[in-house]
Amino acid sequence: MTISRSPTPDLSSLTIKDGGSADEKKKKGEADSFVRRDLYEERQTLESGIGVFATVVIPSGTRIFCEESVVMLPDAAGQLELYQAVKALSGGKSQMYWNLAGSTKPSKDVGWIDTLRSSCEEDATENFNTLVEEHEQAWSIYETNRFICRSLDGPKTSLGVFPASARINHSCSPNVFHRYSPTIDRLTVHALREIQPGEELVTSYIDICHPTAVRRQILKHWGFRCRCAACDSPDDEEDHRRKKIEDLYTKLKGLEKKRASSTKEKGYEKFMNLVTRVIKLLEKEGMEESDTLGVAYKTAVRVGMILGTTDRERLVEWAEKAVGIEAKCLGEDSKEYIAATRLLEAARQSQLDRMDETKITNSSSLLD
Ligand SMILES: C[S@@+](CC[C@H](N)C(=O)[O-])C[C@H]1O[C@@H](n2cnc3c(N)ncnc32)[C@H](O)[C@@H]1O
Repeated sequence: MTISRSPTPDLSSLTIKDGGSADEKKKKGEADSFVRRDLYEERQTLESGIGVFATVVIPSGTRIFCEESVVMLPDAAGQLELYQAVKALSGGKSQMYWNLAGSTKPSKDVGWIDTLRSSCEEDATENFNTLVEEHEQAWSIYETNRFICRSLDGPKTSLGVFPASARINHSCSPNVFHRYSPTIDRLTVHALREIQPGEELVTSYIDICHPTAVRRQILKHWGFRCRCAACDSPDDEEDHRRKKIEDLYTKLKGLEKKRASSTKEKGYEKFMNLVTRVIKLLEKEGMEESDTLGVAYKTAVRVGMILGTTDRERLVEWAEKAVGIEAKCLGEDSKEYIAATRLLEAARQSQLDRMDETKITNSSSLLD
């Protein structure tokens, strides 16, 4: 399998935020921010607001967005914290924020309004209503456009708004992949396959392993019904496979929890069995492009090595596939890619060790 590399474009004229020279940034361990406006344009669509459309052929693996957030808050933050953060934005960023789409309904929880009232002057009733509306609009924009941002070293999550990437609409059969990269503190968006001029760039806002009914339910948060091929003409077999993948993942998570809390090394065969089934189903489902399959390959290689699986060639093949997927979906500066390359090295080494073992066994039997 060939390992796809993200092309390294000339970004000099495309940087949208300049926080110092490239050398200074390297020293601080930061990446340049860029948005490849030479590859796409924003256009009004008939049914899904503004969308992002390719203007040229975009090769698979291209990093199209590498964007800093304008707002990033802990996931427990509410309307009041958000409003303060938005109010603190400088002119250009503030305009970018308020120009974004807001399509979620106002929250039923109104406790924050009482808190806001108690901090306001008594005779400011008229202004107060406007203030509440502004808070609601800021919150709706936040809920419509925020992406999950996981920290490097643990379960801590924040939610960030990245104004250029926020224009990308959803599809359950996406052609780009987005994820916040904590190593570079940017949201990256990569092409999952070659994209043709005129094609809309679409990402999945949700886990694409969910069956159609579940996807529909979750997408209600954004106030639309997805019209992609998988949603418009759901195929029972495909739904059954996605449901199976979801169930297997739930079982795997359960097993992992048990294993992590136990001192005994057990359950690995069961783990391997489950993850091999997940890989087969994902491959059958045509999800070779998804990071989900990359995670499954990496898990299988780790468990295979712990078990001392004799088929080392297969472990190397899976690790190579994981490296290819992570390079394409997340880029070579991502922690996922680095983990996959380390795993590949280990798998190759264990394959060599295995060859040595075979040689020794063969020669021993000859001497005997
Ligand atoms: C993150 S924004 C995407 C950009 C947005 N279309 C705009 O005009 O700025 C998410 C919102 O876009 C719309 N949207 C995204 N994907 C859609 C889809 N597949 N069908 C219909 N509307 C969609 C929904 O209103 C959703 O709440």
